[in-house]
Amino acid sequence: MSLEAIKFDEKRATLRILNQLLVPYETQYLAVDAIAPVEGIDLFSGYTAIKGMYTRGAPAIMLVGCFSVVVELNRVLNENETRFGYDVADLARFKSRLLDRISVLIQSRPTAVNLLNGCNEMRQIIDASTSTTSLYTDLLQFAVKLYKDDLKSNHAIGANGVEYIYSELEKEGFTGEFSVMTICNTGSLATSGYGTALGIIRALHQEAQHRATKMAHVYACETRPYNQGSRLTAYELQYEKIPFSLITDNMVSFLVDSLAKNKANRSLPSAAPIKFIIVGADRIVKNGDLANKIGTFQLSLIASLYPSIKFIGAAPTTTIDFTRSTGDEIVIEQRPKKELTQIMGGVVGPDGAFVHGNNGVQMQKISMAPVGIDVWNPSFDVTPHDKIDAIVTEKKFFTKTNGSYTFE
Ligand SMILES: CSC[C@H]1O[C@H](OP(=O)(O)O)[C@H](O)[C@@H]1O
Repeated sequence: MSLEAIKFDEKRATLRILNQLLVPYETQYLAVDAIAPVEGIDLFSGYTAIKGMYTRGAPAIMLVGCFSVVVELNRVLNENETRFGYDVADLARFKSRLLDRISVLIQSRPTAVNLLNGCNEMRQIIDASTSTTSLYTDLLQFAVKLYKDDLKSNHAIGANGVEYIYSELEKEGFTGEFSVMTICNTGSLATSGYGTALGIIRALHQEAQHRATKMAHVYACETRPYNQGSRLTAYELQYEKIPFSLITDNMVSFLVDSLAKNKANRSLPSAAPIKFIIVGADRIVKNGDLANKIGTFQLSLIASLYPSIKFIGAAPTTTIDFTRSTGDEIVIEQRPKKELTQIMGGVVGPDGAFVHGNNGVQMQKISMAPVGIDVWNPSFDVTPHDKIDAIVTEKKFFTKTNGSYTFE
């Protein structure tokens, strides 16, 4: 069974999300009660879950956002919640309040486009609805389908990624064992399950059972400043028993070079050279420029220096933004300074094991920098399409024709 970040109960229309701020120290699920905060009411909303990084990963953000719409509507329409400011007696006013709430939700994480794409489809359903009952039922069905489709997409991305990778290996005449590298977390926790870039890695691991040419090792970048690589990807890879090593983001060139030159004196975890760098995406625009977690762009630059390494972006088509032409048009989210200067983790005892308190592993926040300093903290960067060898979606793997990507 793979890890579940999102638990939606279709019958009761309730949503619980894994608190990813506590992973891997603790497994805590939080109930989401509404779309966005409402003044004077103590509730945990989809907006807060997304903005506060309790839920992260572009597809997971979309799903939690869309489910939170259904949860709020269920509370208003079926449980007589009156404090959310809806006029249930007037359809036009009801719709207008709902659209306002969705507009707030969309602001929670600006770079990832999946939530916007999902909300735009919800807006169309709302526009077309002729009663609050049909509006609710249609949005519920839509959100459930979105979740199921995302899971199917991830498995298809895995299969299409494997197809691309083996076609490249065959073209090159490469045989034997190889390694791959990834950044951030793009697995079960960032999606409905299975994952995008990490889905391809999962599929490669399965493929390794019956192939002589196979993935032998994964290098996971820790992904500063928020460490989704060391906290989440390392957790998923360990859980799935996929051989891997964690590296810091600034070890990449030395590692790639050491493996390419087979430097036996560098205590390398595996002799298998890196053949593929596989990353997720938060937004891919029409020309193939790809926004992903900060640090992705430099991986593509390093890959471009080694003809034997292919750089792959993996994402469902819900991550494609057909309204923007180039990466220059992507808004890059700036995150709070404290995400770079402070870190929270589990307390470790003298024996190297986590110290447990009454509520699981004891957690502590520490500062790693002087207090009050200036910080630049863009959460994402943009990798230009010319540095990307393939973009894998659930439909197929796309490669460039005359230097350009065409998705439609
Ligand atoms: C399949 S997840 C896509 C994407 O989400 C991550 O961002 P964040 O952890 O800030 O939500 C990361 O950039 C992943 O590649």
